[in-house]
Amino acid sequence: MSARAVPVVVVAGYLGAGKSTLLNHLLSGAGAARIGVVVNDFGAVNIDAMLVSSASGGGSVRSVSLSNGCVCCTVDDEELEDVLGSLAARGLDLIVVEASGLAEPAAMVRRVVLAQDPRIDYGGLVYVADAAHLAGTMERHPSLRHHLALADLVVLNKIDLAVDAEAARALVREHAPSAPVVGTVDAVVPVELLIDPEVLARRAAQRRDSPRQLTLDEALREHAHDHAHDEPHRHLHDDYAAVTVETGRLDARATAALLADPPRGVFRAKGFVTVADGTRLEVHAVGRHVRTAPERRRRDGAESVLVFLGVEVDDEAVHARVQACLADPQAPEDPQAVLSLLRYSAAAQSDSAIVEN
Ligand SMILES: Nc1nc2c(ncn2[C@@H]2O[C@H](COP(=O)(O)OP(=O)(O)OP(=O)(O)O)[C@@H](O)[C@H]2O)c(=O)[nH]1
Repeated sequence: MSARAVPVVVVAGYLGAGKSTLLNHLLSGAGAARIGVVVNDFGAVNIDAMLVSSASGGGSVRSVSLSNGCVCCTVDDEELEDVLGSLAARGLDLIVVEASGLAEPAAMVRRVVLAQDPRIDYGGLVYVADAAHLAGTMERHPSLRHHLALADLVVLNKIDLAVDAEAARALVREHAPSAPVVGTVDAVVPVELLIDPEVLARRAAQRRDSPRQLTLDEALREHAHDHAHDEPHRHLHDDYAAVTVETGRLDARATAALLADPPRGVFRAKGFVTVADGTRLEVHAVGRHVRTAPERRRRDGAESVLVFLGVEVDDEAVHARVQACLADPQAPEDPQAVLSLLRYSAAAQSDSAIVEN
């Protein structure tokens, strides 16, 4: 796993669905976490970049705007990788690439997945859909069904405007049957889905330990937060779930299959796994994209620990799926089994990228 690598999340969605609104929410809702954004827009005036900058207050955010056209067709792989790498080098916790409303998400995702820079890692395709207009937009643009099918997480936004939000959700499910779907107003998704809760807590502690004058933006945010206590808190997410399973040695093939086809509602999975032959690995999955690496530091405690993060995740179903992966101590040793997880390592992935090129 490239645990130290910065996750790069691609945000896509049709024009006006709420991509910039999502970015603004992440920037304002992630506390002291450090987020880098890459935005692009057609045309000379980079409106998206301006929107994002005004929301961030500039504090912990690095933003790069690529205004020379659509990032999926005019910026070459190396240029994008350079931008992402240089952002990652600044100690960020998350990089968000906002594809313009007309961009082809498959091309963007491919570039991030195949990027060789060890400082970055694919963090998933978040597809923002407008619940009020999805059916009509899909009728006019049938190719959108392919975009939805690629999504690792669907943000079904503008629920407040939808006449029939359930029909919109059913339409999403039809085209993205395995992706978790979170219904939102103003794209308020749980930030913990995209940034590890430990990272959020660590950044908050760092901020507390270094008292300094608040920027105006931060002061306003704290003020708004104080006032929000009597009201339903818009940052509380009943849907968000983190399920931790501690268990014994796992069967490598079954674990690989579990990670590549995670339980319903799961957006990310991560943890440490000891497989039947004793190999200890770190594992990480976003949607159906799996990464593994040798365990960097020997741990105490359970032989395998997996954490699943998502929306509307069924705790019992997750436990059952993991328990079904337990290695059978009586089974004859299969030296090939571990390869089913090792093929997701960075080295194996770069080999396959070379073959593909
Ligand atoms: N009522 C309502 N309006 C929303 C919601 N989310 C976003 N909007 C508004 O919808 C408009 C479009 O939102 P953006 O975030 O700019 O959409 P976008 O996907 O970035 O748009 P493009 O950059 O044109 O592709 C803005 O005026 C937002 O304020 C929502 O949940 N409900």
